[in-house]
Amino acid sequence: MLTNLEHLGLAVPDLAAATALYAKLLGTEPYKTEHVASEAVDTVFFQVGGSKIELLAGTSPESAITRFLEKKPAGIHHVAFEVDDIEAEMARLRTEGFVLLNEAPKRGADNKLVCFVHPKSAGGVLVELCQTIIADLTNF
Ligand SMILES: C[C@@H](C(=O)O)C(=O)SCCNC(=O)CCNC(=O)[C@H](O)C(C)(C)COP(=O)(O)OP(=O)(O)OC[C@H]1O[C@@H](n2cnc3c(N)ncnc32)[C@H](O)[C@@H]1OP(=O)(O)O
Ligand SMILES: [Co+2]
Repeated sequence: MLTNLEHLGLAVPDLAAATALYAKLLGTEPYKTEHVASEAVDTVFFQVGGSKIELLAGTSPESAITRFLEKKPAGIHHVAFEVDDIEAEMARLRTEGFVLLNEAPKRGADNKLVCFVHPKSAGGVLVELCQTIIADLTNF
């Protein structure tokens, strides 16, 4: 089940400038910055009520963000939904004919397992599913 609009991912060419702009716009400082090597992105997160803004800058020419900004202006890159069971949602979306961009959930930013849905199968919008990783406390 989709339970929340988890974040909006915004592609930006200059992370420092965009962070200053969004801090002013939202009237709050970011709560987290994180480099996600597997996606070749640097991220900055702002909390907005029950949802978040994720600023993304590419860190390599192959990064999805760098490629996106070669073709399109800075702005909304993806819409991310929180899910309670990512494997179940992936199976449901496959059955509905959506094209998933990863076979299995992978580690995203901010303590999430994520999966992307191809924009060509989702009305031109890149969709991300996110499930919060529950810490394994069995060793404590
Ligand atoms: C860390 C994290 C997190 O929250 O945890 C993140 O969000 S990481 C966020 C960054 N990571 C990702 O986005 C991973 C998933 N994305 C991808 O695998 C890729 O970016 C694809 C979406 C498959 C596009 O890659 P590809 O190499 O095919 O790019 P391409 O430039 O040839 O684009 C193919 C077609 O898709 C369109 N296209 C590309 N990116 C798009 C986007 N974000 N929204 C809507 N359409 C998009 C292009 O305009 C093009 O359309 P035309 O054919 O009409 O010209
Ligand atoms: Co994201």
